[in-house]
Amino acid sequence: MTKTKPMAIACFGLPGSYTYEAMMSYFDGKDIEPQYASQFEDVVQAVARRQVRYGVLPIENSSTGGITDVYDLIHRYDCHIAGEKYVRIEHNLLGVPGATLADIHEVYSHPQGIAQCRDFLKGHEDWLLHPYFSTSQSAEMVHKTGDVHIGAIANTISADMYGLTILARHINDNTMNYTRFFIISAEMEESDDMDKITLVLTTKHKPGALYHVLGHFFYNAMNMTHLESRPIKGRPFEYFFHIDVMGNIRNPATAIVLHNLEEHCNYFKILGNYPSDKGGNIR
Ligand SMILES: O=C(O)C(=O)Cc1ccccc1
Repeated sequence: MTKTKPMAIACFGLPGSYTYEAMMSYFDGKDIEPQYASQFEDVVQAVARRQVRYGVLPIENSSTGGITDVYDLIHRYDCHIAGEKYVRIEHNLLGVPGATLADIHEVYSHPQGIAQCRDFLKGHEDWLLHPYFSTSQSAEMVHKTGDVHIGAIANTISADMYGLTILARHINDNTMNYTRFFIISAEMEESDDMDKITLVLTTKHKPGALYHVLGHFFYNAMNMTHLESRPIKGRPFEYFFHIDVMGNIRNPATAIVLHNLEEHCNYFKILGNYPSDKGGNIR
C-alpha cells in the first residue's frame, strides 16, 4: 500500500501559538506537516510559492479589530481564502519556574497580546514591554533566558510546551476575547457547501459610491458580516474595501448580484468562498 504524504501547512508562530491552536482545530484528524514562520509575510509567501498547500494566519480580533497587514499581504501575494476558524483567546503572564509576579520587570509578547492586556499592564507601569514575533516565540525566548525578571504573555499550551509557570491567569481586558483566523491557499476553492464570500474592491470616484455597493447586498438580502478599509499605497485617501458576505458563488442569484456589483467598481476580486466557522468555539 502506498502511504500518502502529509499535507504541508505554513503556520504563524511556533508550536503553541494561538495560530497553532486554530490550525490544530481546523485540520483536526487530518495528516498535516506544519512549517512554522515568525512573520506573517513568510506564511503568505510559502503559500504563494506553492511550498505548502495552506497557510494559517490571524485576521481579526473581537476586541482590537482587523489585523490589517494580513489583509494587505493576502491581496498583494494573490492568495485566496479557503477557510476560517474562531479561537477563544485567554492570555496569561508566564515566567520561568521559581519567578514571582514581583520579580517581573520586562514582558514579551506579540503586539496583539500586549494590546489585549492593556488594563492588566496599566497596573505595572514600570514594566518594559517588548513587542515580539509571536506569543509562543516569546514564551520560548523567556524559557531560553532562564531569567526570573522576564515574562511572556501567552496561552497555557505555551506554558506547558516551554516549561513556564503561570504568574497571572486570564489577564485579557475583555473576557470574551476571540480571534478569527484565515486558512489561505494559492488557488481559489469552490464547492456547494461554502457559505461565506470575501471580496476586495475599490469604488468609482462618485458621491455615494460605497452606499451603492452596500445597497447591492441590502436589496438582495445578502448578509454582510464584515467591512474593512485599507489605504491604497501611492493613492492618498483611496481605499481597498474588504467585504464579507454570506453566500455561495455557484448560486445563480448570488452570482448575478456579484456581477452587477463588479460593474459599479473600479476594481473587484473574489478572494474566497469558504465554509463559515459556525462558531462552535464561541461561548
Ligand atoms: O502570537 C500568536 O500566538 C498568534 O497566533 C497571534 C495572536 C496573538 C494574540 C492574539 C491572537 C493571535
